[in-house]
Amino acid sequence: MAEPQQLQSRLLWRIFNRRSVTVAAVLVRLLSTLSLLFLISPISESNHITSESYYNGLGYGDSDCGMSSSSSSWPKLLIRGGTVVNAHHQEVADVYVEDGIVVSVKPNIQVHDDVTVIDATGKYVMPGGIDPHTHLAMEFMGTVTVDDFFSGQAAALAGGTTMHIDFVIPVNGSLTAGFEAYKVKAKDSCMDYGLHMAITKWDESVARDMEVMVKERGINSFKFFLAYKDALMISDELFLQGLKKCKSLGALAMVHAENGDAVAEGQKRMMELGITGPEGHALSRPPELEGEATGRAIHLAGFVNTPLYVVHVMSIDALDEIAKAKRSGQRVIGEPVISGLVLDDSKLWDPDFTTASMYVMSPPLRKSGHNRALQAALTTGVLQLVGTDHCTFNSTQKALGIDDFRKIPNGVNGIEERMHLLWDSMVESGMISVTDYVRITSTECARIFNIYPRKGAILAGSDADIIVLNPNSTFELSATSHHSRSDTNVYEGRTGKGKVEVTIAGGRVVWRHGELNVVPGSGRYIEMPPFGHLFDGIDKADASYLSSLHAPVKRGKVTT
Ligand SMILES: NC(=O)NCCC(=O)O
Ligand SMILES: [Zn+2]
Repeated sequence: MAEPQQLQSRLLWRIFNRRSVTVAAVLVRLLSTLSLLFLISPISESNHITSESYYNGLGYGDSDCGMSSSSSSWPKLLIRGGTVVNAHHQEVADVYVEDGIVVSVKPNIQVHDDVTVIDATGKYVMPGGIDPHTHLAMEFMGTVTVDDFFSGQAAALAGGTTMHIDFVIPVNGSLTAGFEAYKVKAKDSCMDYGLHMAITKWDESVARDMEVMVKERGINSFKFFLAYKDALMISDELFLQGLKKCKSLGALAMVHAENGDAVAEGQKRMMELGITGPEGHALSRPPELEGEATGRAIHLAGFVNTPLYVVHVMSIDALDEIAKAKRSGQRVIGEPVISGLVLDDSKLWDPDFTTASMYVMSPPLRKSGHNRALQAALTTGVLQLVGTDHCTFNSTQKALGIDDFRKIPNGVNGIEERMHLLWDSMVESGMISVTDYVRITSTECARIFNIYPRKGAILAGSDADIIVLNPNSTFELSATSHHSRSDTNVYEGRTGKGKVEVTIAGGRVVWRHGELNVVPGSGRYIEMPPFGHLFDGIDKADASYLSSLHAPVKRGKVTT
């Protein structure tokens, strides 16, 4: 039978999922306060939901950069008899976890009765997924995404993802104000998260703040938008300044690569043709515009000699630019997202606006064929990891663009579905191995953002972020059963093989038997240090560039 506090958290989940976060949060905080005051909150070995963790999450305990950081009693866990998979190796073994950390990975670990045992015989035990690209509680296109740091993360945990990296959007161009705002947004986190930061304007204060973010706030990546004209877009001139600054700080430059000027022209053209519906979105920003901007961004990063991370690669056009750069030895990472891998643009032509508008995202979903090419690029290593760009709006928000596709808030769901869809479409189909799956869903992200092997591995000393996947079980995706607050799901009705049966996040069992057991405030902010492995050797390449110049040429005085 469930402990009283486990019941409290299930109740919590249900309340939160009914889209009344504020009221519920106040209620639960009140409950926690009362139970502390009257000391009626027994803390048993197996009971991980404590008022203490609750309070730490609210900023009363240890904290990194003022972000939430909880520490309380963890259960001791043994995951027995599964196939433990890391990116480099797989073996049948037990995994023993204490205090939220993996203590030991080896066969036949013997434990005492106080340890919770999870039988994983015949199943895969893998590092929890890390989603490198999400937008929770984001203000965008005149509205706010429906999933916040609590509901989005709860959905992620139910789907086997145990960490995500979200994008701080500056407030009026101010990075500090943006960071502070995200501190508040993230206070109810129920799983670990990191932050990238968008750069939406350029001046001396932005350059100074980038330094503060990297040196004091745990941010090691900055995103530049070459699209969203008159909103987030920056010019090539500013992009170059940003690339230089990133390089000097050891921070990874990220780019949203679409030609924003040409997109604006394409949108005008569609409106003039009377194409005002969701299909106009895809028609106004064809793959060529993504290819052009991807190539341009790569060339500018090459000119500065700094690594580049291209977010949401959606087309063969962009893929070809990345492949070409890689062939020439340039350090470019391409991130496809799950929607681009398994969907195509056909639904944008659906006669029902609600259905069609669900699929509006940028860069847009492409014609069938692009998705297969992106999957193949993951198989061959041209693309290295998979994100979601989870950015959810419900159907009433999408209806803001009922008469004009330019006003449909851009974004689709995926944080809960990524792990299942990738397993089914790529492992189950034989395109990649199980170790590759771990690499592209978790390890590669941890390595790129410099948090490996704390994250992205099941090794002694790693955080106990672990999933148990049953390859013989099946899943079905639907808005009626998902944990996102969105009233729609772009994967509605999809079924497949391979089911995440258990999710352990930070050493706590948060998803088992189809039930979520999550606590607002238990998620930690994970600082990501600069100068990750992508920066190794950059100084040497700079030195050889300088010596290749054979300049300045020393010339004698010109005599007249
Ligand atoms: N991708 C999308 O459509 N929405 C989120 C914002 C972005 O990443 O461009
Ligand atoms: Zn995005």
